[in-house]
Parts: sequence; C-alpha cells; structure tokens
Amino acid sequence: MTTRPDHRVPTAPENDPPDAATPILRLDGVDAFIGESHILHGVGFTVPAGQITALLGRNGAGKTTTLRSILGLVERRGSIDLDGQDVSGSTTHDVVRRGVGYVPENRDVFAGLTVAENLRLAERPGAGHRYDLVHELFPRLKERRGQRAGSMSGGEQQMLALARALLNDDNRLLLIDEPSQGLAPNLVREVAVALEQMAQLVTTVVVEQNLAVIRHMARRVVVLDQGRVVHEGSAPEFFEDEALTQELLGVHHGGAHR
Ligand SMILES: Nc1ncnc2c1ncn2[C@@H]1O[C@H](COP(=O)(O)OP(=O)(O)OP(=O)(O)O)[C@@H](O)[C@H]1O
Repeated sequence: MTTRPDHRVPTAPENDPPDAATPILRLDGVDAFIGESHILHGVGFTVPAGQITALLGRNGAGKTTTLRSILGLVERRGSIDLDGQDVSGSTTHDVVRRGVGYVPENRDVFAGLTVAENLRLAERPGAGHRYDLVHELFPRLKERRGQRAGSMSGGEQQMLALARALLNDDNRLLLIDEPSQGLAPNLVREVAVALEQMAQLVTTVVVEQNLAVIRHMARRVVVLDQGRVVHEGSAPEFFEDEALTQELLGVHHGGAHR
C-alpha cells in the first residue's frame, strides 16, 4: 500500500475564524491630502470580516486621516475596496449608505437633543433598527432616553455614539476612533466590554491609544508611522513582541502610548 501525500489544506492561524481570509475592506496605495499637506503615502492593508482590527501608531501617524479617507471626508487617491466594490471615488453619503458606521474621536452626539432623539436621527431609511440590541448592550441609554445628551458623562456620550453606529442592522463595518479617550478607568472598562460585544456582530476597525483596552480584543493590527503602514499582522503576536511594540509605538508592554 502506498502512502498518500498529505493534501491537508493549511489551517488558519490559531484563533482566527474560518472566514478570516475574507477581507471586507482593502486599501491599496492610498494617498490622502488635507489642503496642501500630503498626509497618507501609499497606505495599504486589509480588514478581515468578523473581527477587530486595531489601527495603531504614534500621535500624528495618520490614523484618523485613514478612517476619514475610507469615508471620503478627505481628498484621497488609490484603491479602497469595500466588500468587492471600489469606493475610492464615492461620496461620504454613498460610503455610509453601503453600511459603514463611523464614531469620530469627538463623538458625534447632538448635545441639545435627548438620547432618544439622537438615536432616532441615526436611523437609516431602509435598514432595520436594532433598539433591543442597543438597549441590551447599553441599558443606561434606555434609562436615560429622555435626558439631553450634553448633560451626560463622557462615558455615556461615548456609549450613545457607539449605539448610533450599531443601530442600523445593515451596517457591516464600524470605524471607531479612540473610544476610550478622556474616560475614567471604570468607564473605559465598560466601553471596552460594549465594544467587544459590538464587534461580535459587526466587523470593526478601532483606533486606540490605550493598548490595555485594545490588546485583548484585537485580532489584527495595522501600525502607521508618518502616513505609511509600517506593520500589519496578527494582534496577539504583535502585542507579545515587546521589542516591536516599543520600536513602533514607543511603549512598554501593556502601556498606553500617549
Ligand atoms: N486639518 C489639518 N490640516 C493640516 N494637517 C493636518 C490636519 N489634520 C491633521 N493634519 C496632520 O495630518 C497628520 C496625521 O493626523 P491624524 O490626525 O490623521 O493622525 P493620528 O494618527 O490620528 O493622530 P492622533 O493620535 O494625534 O489623533 C498629522 O501630522 C497632522 O498634523
């Protein structure tokens, strides 16, 4: 009897789901400009479906500009493929309509409106609106639905901003910029738990300076420096490599890099 050669398909790296190879977003050679300034230089990376990708880098590396490029909020060139469609020439309205939710750094809540009104304004026509899910993840928003958003704490406003992005059931990609910024430690933990639960439902890209928040939830990392991608790969491997995190982010293991 002859032994058959081993034809096993190579298995995905441990911890990666079966669909890890399927990118929902792919950037290739993206340049971005703000006024006269050339901010991103040939940025390329992929975001696999069904997990959290952390977008990291020192201050001013270009993380926010990368998210804004995907959304068409800054002038950009290059290829931006969202689930098989090139959106590099699309308007922001069109990118959002294709199922991209955005939570900007400064939280996009309307301070003068109530929690309920903020959520109602986020409803996209044609989508289902996941109020049950939002209230399950953020019970405080249900309790405070009549309260003006501007009178809530920073953490509660952040939860409202996240809830607005999660509300529409046709969102397939969430772009979240510095969700823990400026929050007290107990609220950072609460927001991190919510974020992790959200990411089980929708593929998420998070910009986060607080590595303690992101290191346990991210599966993949992309590191930027001076508008260029300097590292892309498995998050657990990256965070285990103290020398690399130190070199690329200027932090010691587990630290925050502000
Ligand atoms: N409106 C603007 N006009 C000119 N340059 C800008 C503008 N906004 C950002 N930049 C520059 O673009 C570069 C990238 O900024 P960006 O905000 O994308 O970085 P970041 O990695 O998100 O930084 P941070 O961690 O500080 O938020 C920086 O050098 C910044 O000074």
